[in-house]
Amino acid sequence: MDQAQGHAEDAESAYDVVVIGAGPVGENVADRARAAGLSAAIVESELVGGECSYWACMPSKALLRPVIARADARRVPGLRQAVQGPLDAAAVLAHRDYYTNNWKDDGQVGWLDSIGVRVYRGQGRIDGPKRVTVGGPDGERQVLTARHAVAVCTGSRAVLPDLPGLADVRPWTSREATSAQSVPGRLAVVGGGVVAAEMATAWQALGSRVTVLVRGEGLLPKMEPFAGELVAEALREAGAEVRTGVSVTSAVREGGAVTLTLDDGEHLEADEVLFATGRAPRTDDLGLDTIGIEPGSWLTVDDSCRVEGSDWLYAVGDVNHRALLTHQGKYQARIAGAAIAARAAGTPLLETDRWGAHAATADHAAVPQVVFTDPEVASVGPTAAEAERAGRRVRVVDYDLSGVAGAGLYADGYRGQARMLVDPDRPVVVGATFVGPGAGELLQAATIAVAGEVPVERLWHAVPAYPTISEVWLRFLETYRDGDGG
Ligand SMILES: Cc1cc2nc3c(=O)[nH]c(=O)nc-3n(C[C@H](O)[C@H](O)[C@H](O)COP(=O)(O)OP(=O)(O)OC[C@H]3O[C@@H](n4cnc5c(N)ncnc54)[C@H](O)[C@@H]3O)c2cc1C
Ligand SMILES: NC(=O)c1ccc[n+]([C@@H]2O[C@H](COP(=O)([O-])OP(=O)(O)OC[C@H]3O[C@@H](n4cnc5c(N)ncnc54)[C@H](O)[C@@H]3O)[C@@H](O)[C@H]2O)c1
Repeated sequence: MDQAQGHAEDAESAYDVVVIGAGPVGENVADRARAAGLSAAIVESELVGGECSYWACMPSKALLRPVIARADARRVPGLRQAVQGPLDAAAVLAHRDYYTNNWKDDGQVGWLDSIGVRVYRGQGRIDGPKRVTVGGPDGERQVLTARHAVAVCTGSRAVLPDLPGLADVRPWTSREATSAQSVPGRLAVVGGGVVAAEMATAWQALGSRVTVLVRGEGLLPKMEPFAGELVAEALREAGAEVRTGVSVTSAVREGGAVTLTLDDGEHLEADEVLFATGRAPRTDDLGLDTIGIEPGSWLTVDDSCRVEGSDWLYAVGDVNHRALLTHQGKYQARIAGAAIAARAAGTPLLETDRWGAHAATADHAAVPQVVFTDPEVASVGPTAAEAERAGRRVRVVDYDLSGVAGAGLYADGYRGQARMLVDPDRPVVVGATFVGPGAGELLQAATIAVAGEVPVERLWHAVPAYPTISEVWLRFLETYRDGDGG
């Protein structure tokens, strides 16, 4: 539609859409805007590709893939003996480096170039309505104006607890845990969420002696309780220590080692300590004060990802705190891109109803997540406890995943558990959780059932192939029917 005016060194350039933050989400907003015929610029202060490509999804999954593959192979009779040795840690780290492109972003910059999205390097800051300044590395400043929309896609960063002297300890956050170049002898992991569970799994298998310090009752507290229980059990069997109900009260580094003091009075020594204690929005140095929004806050948006109270500002991905997951942020990006384009074209009415083209409805109803631990955890929709807290009536259908023929063939002594939640009033599936080897690949069927609001009666006709682990769907339906009295 519009041409970019001028070059990078110009004082001011105008675009239809200006995106701040070139993580997976920002890239997708720019791509969708461009696909709709709008001009788009994107501002990035670090690496194009964002946290996901360099310090989160890609490196963590590259570290975990050999761990899970070895664990799976060790459960297959006839193959077990061939995979008894330790992992080749140097090769695993090199494989991880390959997946991060050695922390270089030329490939992703090339893709943005190829689709006509202009990349600006530097810190993007909002400077009043529809204006963004870019502070370059040498102190130069450029001004970008947006004709239609500014999309904030600046993601999140790890938060550290407020412990005295913690900076001197040089703690790991998710960044170091995914990019370390050597295996620490002893690794303490503080936290019980997804990052803690995945990174404890990876580093224990790579040769560290891992101790996980969980403040609450167990691992993965946002998922069904059996998920955290099975993952903790497997971590312990792998040699890690998992301690619950314990908090760190202080940390010091002396002579190379870190000593943590715990609230039960005990001390724990480690070579490195990872704090996997949650995320904060990257909105503190974003110029939000120039438009009356509190710096450092998560940005609250409507279902088209437009910031409440604004007609030009969008916030997409982690920064809006709806679902801190790459695939869900990219989904939001597709919705936001379509909404920006429709509004730019003057479309009188957007499709913002439930499941409409301009409403990120799945954020409320069908967020899928796979935790790449051993066993894997895969979930979509609310947990039973969340449904109860929300006052929703659900029927809980549990099934021991080891009871299906495909599970036994997949792994000797298969251990796993599955749960389906049904809204009995409609009746449709509203959520599911699978824990067990290979569980991640079971999830998309559940996501389709939830997002599609497929009636349980119709699911009887979606016949799972024999002998796959997906036969758990048949067992779910039988258990549900039997619970109804047949
Ligand atoms: C260890 C770990 C593993 C994870 N694994 C998974 C996984 O397996 N699957 C999954 O779905 N999710 C995973 N996640 C979550 C996932 O990483 C995030 O949900 C995803 O990165 C969010 O994408 P985003 O584009 O919103 O933000 P980010 O990826 O954080 O990108 C934001 C970008 O904005 C840039 N930026 C910030 N402020 C400015 C500014 N003012 N000016 C210019 N640029 C700026 C940043 O440099 C960054 O490049 C993981 C997270 C962690 C920590
Ligand atoms: N495979 C995946 O999909 C994947 C992998 C990693 C991360 N992620 C996403 O990234 C986000 C961040 O993950 P995360 O694990 O860092 O955050 P999280 O919020 O999931 O977990 C943080 C945990 O740390 C605990 N905690 C907070 N402060 C603490 C303290 N001072 N001491 C002890 N414990 C403390 C919290 O109780 C919580 O259980 C999540 O939303 C997650 O979904 C996804």
